[in-house]
Amino acid sequence: MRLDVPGRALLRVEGSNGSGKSTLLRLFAGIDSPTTGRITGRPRTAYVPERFPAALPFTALGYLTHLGRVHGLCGPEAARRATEWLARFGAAGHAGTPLAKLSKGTSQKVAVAQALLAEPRLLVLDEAWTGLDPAAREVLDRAVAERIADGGTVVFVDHDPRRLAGLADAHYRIADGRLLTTAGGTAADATAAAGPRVVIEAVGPPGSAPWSGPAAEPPVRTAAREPATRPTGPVPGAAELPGHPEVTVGVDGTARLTVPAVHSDALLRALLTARPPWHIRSVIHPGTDPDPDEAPLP
Ligand SMILES: Nc1ncnc2c1ncn2[C@@H]1O[C@H](COP(=O)(O)OP(=O)(O)OP(=O)(O)O)[C@@H](O)[C@H]1O
Repeated sequence: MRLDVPGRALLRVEGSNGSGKSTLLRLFAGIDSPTTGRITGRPRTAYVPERFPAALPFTALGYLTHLGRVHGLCGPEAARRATEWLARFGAAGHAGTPLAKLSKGTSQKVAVAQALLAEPRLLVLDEAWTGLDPAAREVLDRAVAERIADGGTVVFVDHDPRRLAGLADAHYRIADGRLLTTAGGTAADATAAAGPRVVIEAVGPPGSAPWSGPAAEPPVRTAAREPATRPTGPVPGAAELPGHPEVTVGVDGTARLTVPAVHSDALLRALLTARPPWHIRSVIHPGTDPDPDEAPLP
């Protein structure tokens, strides 16, 4: 099995107690190494473990500043960000408190802050919301959105199905030692769905469509006052094309086929080798924003 982690994405990992979620996240975070298989191309990563080692001999601010330095920040910048994150989480008053004396929730705020102050490309959150008060949970929700808007990837586990509900680009479930998508597909399918998408604009001979054979309906004609292009929803049979493209057909008959980028070559081949072949007008790779700091985790 191969699992790619795309940039600018939110990935959710689910599973029952003891199924192996934390184990998978520890592999993502580089805390553990796989006994078989391999992980390559690790981006700058920060991790909030399920259990925070609260007995370390630091104050909250001292610990965060230390971790900032470990993440490569200079001392003053590490201290600045540490102070800022304590304030964002409403814990500025505990800056000088030893870790061992913090309440469970404040200790969790420190655990989350140490990961966020590094502004990682890959943020791994293992039940990071647990123990936080509602205001701090909202701060963490916003921080997750900021990481993704900045081009990063966030992988998280949480037993509350309402956590970031509807926002994940891909859902994985671990069951019986296997990693599945919650929709029942493979991890590779979900990876493709979460990654960048390509739009292919193509025109076929009148009355033909490669996904439904030569007897296909001609494109729908619309009145002049209607929009130039209107979505038709999935075209019957289009799901049989490589990458299961979403299809819209314009009034001029141009089809716009949107697929995960990993399937675009196969889809182009299918269009070009259809009988008769389709004319490709354009291939659009929207929003590709390569980051030299970032690489996929196969
Ligand atoms: N693929 C694996 N190979 C070897 N050991 C595993 C694997 N997956 C899980 N384990 C072992 O199973 C135990 C439970 O795993 P883990 O803590 O990852 O579960 P979890 O899904 O995070 O559970 P919980 O929801 O209770 O936090 C651990 O001792 C772990 O070492």
